[in-house]
Amino acid sequence: MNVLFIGYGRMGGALGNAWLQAGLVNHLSIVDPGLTADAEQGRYIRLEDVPQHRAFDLIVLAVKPAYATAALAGLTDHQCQQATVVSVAAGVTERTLSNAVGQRCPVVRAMPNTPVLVGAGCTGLYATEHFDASRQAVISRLFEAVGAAYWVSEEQQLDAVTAISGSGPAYYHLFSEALAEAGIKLGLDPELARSLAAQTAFGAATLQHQPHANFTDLRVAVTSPNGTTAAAIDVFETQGQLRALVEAATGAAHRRSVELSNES
Ligand SMILES: NC(=O)C1=CN([C@@H]2O[C@H](COP(=O)(O)OP(=O)(O)OC[C@H]3O[C@@H](n4cnc5c(N)ncnc54)[C@H](OP(=O)(O)O)[C@@H]3O)[C@@H](O)[C@H]2O)C=CC1
Ligand SMILES: O=C(O)[C@@H]1CCC=N1
Repeated sequence: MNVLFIGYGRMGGALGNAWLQAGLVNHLSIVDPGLTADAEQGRYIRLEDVPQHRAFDLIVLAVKPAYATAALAGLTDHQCQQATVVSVAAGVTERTLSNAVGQRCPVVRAMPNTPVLVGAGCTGLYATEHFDASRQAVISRLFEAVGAAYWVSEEQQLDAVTAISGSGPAYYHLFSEALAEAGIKLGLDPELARSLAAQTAFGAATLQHQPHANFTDLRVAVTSPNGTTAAAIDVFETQGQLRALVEAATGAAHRRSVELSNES
């Protein structure tokens, strides 16, 4: 597969490197002003520098949402004639993207997350109902190579996917930061506190990932009556505080995703 990346930062780079390593991509071209240009290696500073007659099977848009439409503007007919455009830009709608490519090729929106870096990503995918089934299978295969992939039938659902799994790794990292800091305050060496937080997150996530795992059962299994966990959970759950906080935080992420869609 002949692939062009427009934007090769954290997300673009993670996907491109993983697909290359998995042998899913034969030839990778990259446009990113932050890279050193080397046409031999398929690296370009500007889209205008990419050979105009090269046809791509896949064009991945991975720039910040504010730059998304402008970044697609210079694509030539040859470059997009057989391509599927996959955009990971949060909140930039399928219609905006299709207009930006002049309706010359189908557009898929993807909302991956940073664990794609370690093959444990989670990606929400959306395309219009007219999207070709064989192309859909190719896109599924690409994102399944870096974790789990789920298609949603309504574009608006991507705002919720963004609020839960797109931004979600940051929530877990924030909790680990807080847990490690609490460990230090309880007298642990900082490195040990960090290791305990990370290994506990890994172990809990592995348990949650088992087939048919039930989050409540897993929590109850740790919680002895009148024991230490119950003492902590009582604090987290006082007047539903934790759930209210999570609902408010994910609501804010969701609202921001909708705002970005309205701005795009
Ligand atoms: N990080 C995440 O967890 C996730 C990010 N996303 C989405 O991925 C997109 C990229 O985010 P992320 O990778 O974190 O951001 P980065 O800033 O790491 O990467 C964006 C890259 O695009 C480059 N760039 C800017 N303008 C252009 C252009 N016109 N043509 C080509 N390249 C350009 C930037 O270069 P320079 O820095 O020099 O401007 C940068 O290297 C965003 O739209 C975001 O919503 C989606 C899911 C998760
Ligand atoms: O924070 C953001 O806007 C992007 C989208 C999801 C994760 N990072």
